[in-house]
Amino acid sequence: MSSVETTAERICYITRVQSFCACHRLHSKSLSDEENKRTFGKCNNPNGHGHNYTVEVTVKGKIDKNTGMVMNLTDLKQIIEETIMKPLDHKNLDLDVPYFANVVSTTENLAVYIWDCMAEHLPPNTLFEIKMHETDKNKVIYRGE
Ligand SMILES: Nc1nc2c(c(=O)[nH]1)N=C([C@H](O)[C@H](O)COP(=O)(O)OP(=O)(O)OP(=O)(O)O)CN2
Ligand SMILES: [Zn+2]
Repeated sequence: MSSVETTAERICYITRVQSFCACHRLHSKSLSDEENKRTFGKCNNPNGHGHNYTVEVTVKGKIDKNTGMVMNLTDLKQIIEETIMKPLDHKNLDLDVPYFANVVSTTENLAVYIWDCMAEHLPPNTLFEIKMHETDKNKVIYRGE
């Protein structure tokens, strides 16, 4: 293969998909009980409710000329296990995850939380996107902006 045809240095996006389950309640401490009910409706029920979330973590980078990889997906799997699965899987987001003590556990905020945790464990500027599937119909994308 000539230097023109080589894949090395080309930018590629790699994604690892992971599912976890967690429960939560949508409730804002900066709103009154009435405002909470009006804003979040059934999702403000004090008993909470659960989701089978799926998260897609996408890393962007150059294909390494020696390894042929942007990064080893097995390493990405390990980082996801530590930073997403251990703190979030089978947890009550509002009670078990300190971040959500004063932050409403919407999927938007969950995507930002996961972004911040993943970014700490990846080389700078390589995390491209966190895509959350809260339900089959509700999706959230965060790209660090
Ligand atoms: N912007 C956001 N809106 C809502 C969020 C959110 O995270 N961000 N979350 C919820 C609830 O958590 C809720 O669980 C979603 O439930 P629901 O609307 O019932 O989900 P579906 O639309 O998939 O269910 P169907 O009834 O089958 O349509 C609400 N809003
Ligand atoms: Zn919910």
